Amino acid sequence: MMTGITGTPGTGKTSIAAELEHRGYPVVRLADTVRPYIIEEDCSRQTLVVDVDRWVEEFEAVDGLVEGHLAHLLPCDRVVVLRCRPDILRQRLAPRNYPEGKVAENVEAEALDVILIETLEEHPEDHVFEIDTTDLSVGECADRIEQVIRGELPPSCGSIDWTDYLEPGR
Ligand SMILES: Nc1ncnc2c1ncn2[C@@H]1O[C@H](COP(=O)(O)OP(=O)(O)O)[C@@H](O)[C@H]1O
Repeated sequence: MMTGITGTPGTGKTSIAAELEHRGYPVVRLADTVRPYIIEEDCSRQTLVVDVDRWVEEFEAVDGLVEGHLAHLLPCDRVVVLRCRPDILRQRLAPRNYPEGKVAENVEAEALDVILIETLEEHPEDHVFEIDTTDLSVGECADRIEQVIRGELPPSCGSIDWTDYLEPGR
């Protein structure tokens, strides 16, 4: 079973996947597989432009977890979409020293459900598990994903509405 863990940057993919790896689950990180597919580096946005189609095409399926903001584009058996309330996401991104434009872009993407919408374009609703990390610890989020893996948590998506957190002026 391949389980994708996706979400806007700052929602907690890396931290939660590290916790799950610590608990014994095999984890593949987007960051470790994407290098050969980088087309260019957009320095102004501190962003790597990746040949996503080729990355998806050549990705070897794993029996375990795939973590990264493109994981939902893979043919996963189920996808966990991590969410974080936009004002808290902004706080989580602050230590990264991203340019303000990049922070605002991510906060807006989270408020507009961009990753969830992309996920639902690729996967049926009953394969999708949205987890709001805002008020949970990393360990509690890992617990939820373990429940997903064990089939103890029903699929869920679409109950989050963060349009009130859209930042003015954008
Ligand atoms: N419930 C939570 N789940 C995941 N990360 C959390 C949580 N609460 C706070 N954080 C913090 O938010 C940040 C998330 O960063 P990271 O794991 O790198 O996210 P991503 O890989 O999605 O960019 C970390 O500093 C982490 O400690």
